[in-house]
Amino acid sequence: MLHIESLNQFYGESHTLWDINVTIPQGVCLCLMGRNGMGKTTLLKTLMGLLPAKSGQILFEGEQLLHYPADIRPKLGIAYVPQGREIFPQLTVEENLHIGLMAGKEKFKEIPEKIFQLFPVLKQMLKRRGGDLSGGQQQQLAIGRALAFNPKLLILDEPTEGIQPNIVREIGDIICHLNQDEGMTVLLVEQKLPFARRVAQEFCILDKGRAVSSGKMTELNDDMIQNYLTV
Ligand SMILES: Nc1ncnc2c1ncn2[C@@H]1O[C@H](COP(=O)(O)OP(=O)(O)OP(=O)(O)O)[C@@H](O)[C@H]1O
Repeated sequence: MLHIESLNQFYGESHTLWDINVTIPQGVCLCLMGRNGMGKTTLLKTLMGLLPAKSGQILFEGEQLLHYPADIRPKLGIAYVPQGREIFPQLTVEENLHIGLMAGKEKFKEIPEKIFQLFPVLKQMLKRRGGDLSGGQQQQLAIGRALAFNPKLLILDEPTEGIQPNIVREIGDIICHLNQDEGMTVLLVEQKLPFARRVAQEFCILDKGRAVSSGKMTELNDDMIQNYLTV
């Protein structure tokens, strides 16, 4: 479904991503792993068209994404939950969800009931301002907003960062449900190993901007963890 090939990215003179190759088959949840500063967020932002690539290819269902401006991704069915959530704090929960709704291809008028089945708390808080929600609720809102247009590919950047354990568990349940029961393809950046092992079937490790190891999650061994993941 998603095929990243020989991708190179620079911040000015600084070469950040080096010849990255990653493939995510339809229906798979892949976890992008690596220590801080290794290029995970840069890869997601490049994929989303928020940073320019120097060279390479990003193919989504055969279409070359690098030719398109950022706002085409949702219309193709790609949803992105950035690191730090980036909800609109001054807008209500309902308004935040409507913004997600409008990003997609079809102009749904109603927020799908499914969003409230996944996150009942959002229904209770529809009229509250996003900024008044707890961190965990804001993350649920950010995921709900991303799901509002019924994407094919869901991209999440560290969805459990700074969130209390019970909401981390709920978010894990929801990712597993979307991926395993509904067949949604998921690309996840996650540093918490137990969470990554629980939700993802495949992994790719970035180290200093290079994809150094990838495979089935069951093949992630102690040497890889020691060399590339433990701090
Ligand atoms: N806007 C920027 N300008 C210049 N360099 C940047 C910028 N953003 C990130 N970098 C650098 O690019 C490298 C990769 O950063 P990136 O944020 O992609 O890593 P990461 O793996 O997502 O880390 P983290 O887990 O801390 O989010 C780092 O060396 C970082 O300092």
